[in-house]
Amino acid sequence: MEEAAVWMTGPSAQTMTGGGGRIDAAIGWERLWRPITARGCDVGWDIRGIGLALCERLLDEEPGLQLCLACRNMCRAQEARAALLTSHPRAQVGLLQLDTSSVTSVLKAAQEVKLRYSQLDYLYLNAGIMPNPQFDVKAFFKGVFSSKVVNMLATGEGILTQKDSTTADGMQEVFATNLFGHFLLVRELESLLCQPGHTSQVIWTSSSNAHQSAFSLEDIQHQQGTHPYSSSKYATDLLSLALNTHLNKQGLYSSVICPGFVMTKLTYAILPAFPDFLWTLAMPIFWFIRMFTNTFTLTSYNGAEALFWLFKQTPESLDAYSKYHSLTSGRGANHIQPRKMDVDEDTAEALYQKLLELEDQVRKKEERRDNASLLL
Ligand SMILES: NC(=O)C1=CN([C@@H]2O[C@H](COP(=O)(O)OP(=O)(O)OC[C@H]3O[C@@H](n4cnc5c(N)ncnc54)[C@H](OP(=O)(O)O)[C@@H]3O)[C@@H](O)[C@H]2O)C=CC1
Ligand SMILES: CC(C)=CCC[C@@H](C)[C@H]1CC[C@H]2C3=C(CC[C@]12C)[C@@]1(C)CCC(=O)C[C@@H]1CC3
Repeated sequence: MEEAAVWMTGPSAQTMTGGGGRIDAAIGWERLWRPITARGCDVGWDIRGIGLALCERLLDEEPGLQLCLACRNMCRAQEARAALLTSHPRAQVGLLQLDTSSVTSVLKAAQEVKLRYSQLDYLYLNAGIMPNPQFDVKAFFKGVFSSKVVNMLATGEGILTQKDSTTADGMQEVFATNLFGHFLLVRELESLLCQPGHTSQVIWTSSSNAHQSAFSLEDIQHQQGTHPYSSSKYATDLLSLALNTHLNKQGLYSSVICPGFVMTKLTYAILPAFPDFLWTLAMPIFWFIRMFTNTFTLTSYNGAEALFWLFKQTPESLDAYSKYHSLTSGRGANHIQPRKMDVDEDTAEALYQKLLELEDQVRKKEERRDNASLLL
């Protein structure tokens, strides 16, 4: 058994098909897109997600680091691994199949991790979705000419809604993917994270879009509303606080970060009708906006700044009530800013208890399913 330094969900290379030669114009402009050199599963253009950018930064810092990438799509996972090994031949990069929206997959992946490793130092919980985003163009232009413009551009508040769906386990998909799957994983891996005389870090990719107004303890899965993403990210902030309350004494420290606004598969989907050349034309506008709000980090490299920074901190020095923001100045310099979160211990504890109840229910369901398949 090995000691894994870093374990990460959702770091695969993203591929965007189509686009033709026009995307070429963006190459070199902060390296938003890169052509896929070793053609693998998809043919198209590679846009790195924040997770993969973090892996590269971690390996730049410690080339011999032991990484394990947990991805739902093994084809993309292999592409990500190949890219990492090309730039860092000494790296040890393991792969694991994991779909955070599926209880069975999470339990199976956790079992596999427990077989492979005896201890985890870092667990990055980065997988996230924002399905069927609806961009309110009218509200956007109204916001641009109001005093709320900076807040709107920094958080996306008031201009985005999503249409959620249900998973095979009967849960809301955004809740299951962004929050519950990760929660179950932490619970399953507690024994590897909480080792005597050892500290570990659990690091969540949250968002500035985490709004208290989108979240309700009566509807933690956000079945009723139209802001499931925002609700799941606010729940992430609460859960991180609760994990600290319950597990700090056992050596587990949880933190949340916000990567800022980064151009990735997730954000491109917000304006799918936008042709590639318009995104390219929008870049100077984004750089201009960056002069007024340093939350426009734009590249995955910049967005990963806070995740990377946390890797170098002693866990005991971190503040459980702060979210660590990646920020990029108008001149392109990166820095970190801790900002107090809008969370309280009672709500965090109430959510934690509800998640434990749900965990109990899904485990019983899994047991019944396993028993039924044994009988067959
Ligand atoms: N981009 C931005 O501006 C911001 C992003 N964030 C957060 O950053 C994180 C990373 O997003 P980003 O890099 O932007 O977007 P990407 O879409 O590029 O990355 C998301 C990653 O999550 C993985 N993923 C999605 N669903 C699942 C699942 N069910 N099981 C396992 N993995 C899954 C994706 O895998 P696959 O390759 O299979 O699709 C992908 O690797 C997310 O949590 C997002 O909410 C927060 C604030 C702003
Ligand atoms: C000129 C032009 C095309 C403007 C449109 C800009 C918007 C698409 C972005 C402005 C702020 C962005 C933002 C997000 C998505 C895209 C914007 C609304 C997020 C909501 C994406 C997911 C997050 O977690 C937080 C981001 C905050 C900022």
